[in-house]
Amino acid sequence: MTSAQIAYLGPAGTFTEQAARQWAPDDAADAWPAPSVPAAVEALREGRVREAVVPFENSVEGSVPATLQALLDGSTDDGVRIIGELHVEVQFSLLVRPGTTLGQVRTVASHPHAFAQTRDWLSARLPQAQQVPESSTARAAQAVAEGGYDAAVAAPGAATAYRLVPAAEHIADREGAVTRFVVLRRGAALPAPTGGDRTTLVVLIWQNRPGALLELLEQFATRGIDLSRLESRPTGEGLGEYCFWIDADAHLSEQRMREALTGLRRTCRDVRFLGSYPRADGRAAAVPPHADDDAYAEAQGWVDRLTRG
Ligand SMILES: O=C(O)C(=O)C[C@]1(C(=O)O)C=C[C@@H](O)C=C1
Repeated sequence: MTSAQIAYLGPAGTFTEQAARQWAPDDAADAWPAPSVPAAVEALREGRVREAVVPFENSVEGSVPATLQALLDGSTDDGVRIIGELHVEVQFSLLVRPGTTLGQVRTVASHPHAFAQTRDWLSARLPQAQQVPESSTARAAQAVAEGGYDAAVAAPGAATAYRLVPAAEHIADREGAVTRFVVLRRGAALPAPTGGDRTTLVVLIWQNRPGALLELLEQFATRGIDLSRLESRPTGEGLGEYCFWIDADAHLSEQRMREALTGLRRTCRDVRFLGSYPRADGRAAAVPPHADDDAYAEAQGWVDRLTRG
């Protein structure tokens, strides 16, 4: 693989490819189907691709651990930032080689997130089938085409890519599930604020101190910043050691966000800034009057005048 524009979790036919096409329709022909999320992020770090599109979280199954881990695995500031996000509605089919019937399926392959979203259907319709995790839904479909498994839980579109046919369609346990993908760049300029932005952070607090999490949250609450996601994840350093993944509905260029970050930096063990970028749904942030840039400027001016006497 040399100097593709954009890396995505491959092979062709993944939901991530759909997200990459949505993000950069003109670069689709020059996209690199990475074998894993860490491989896509690594290619970006090494400058072999300009951008990487990776799955971040799903409305049913939650965050994608491989992505969170890959983002944390870099050095403290490797310059990799989220510059955008996309939502893709996910639908699943059970894909088989032509001629295979549902009754003949003994092995089913898929991505663990796809299994989690079709659990009820699989246990009702294929209770005896062995479920085998693969690196992506499309990799599972490819392996079925190669004769490795009898069926794959995959995107309907993967059937064409691998000459498979659906033995069943619309097999998700919940209709309307959505996966959120993020677009990563290295050394990118901060995307301009739009009024409907997100900032993604990973924060390590000083453990074993009462109120430490409350203090972290206060940094946002007192500055009128809404949090749309807060998730604790193990740091790997030992049981009970967690970091917090935070999506805050504000942009780094806003004073309220800058002050919240300043507060986190002063009071927490470590803060990783992963980017400020426009929300996929375009929803504008509700900024309380006491927290907008004018309010900060007015208050700062008052303090300055007091200082001057
Ligand atoms: O395997 C794929 O097709 C992917 O793009 C990965 C992924 C995920 O990581 O959640 C994306 C969307 C679906 O939720 C299932 C799998």
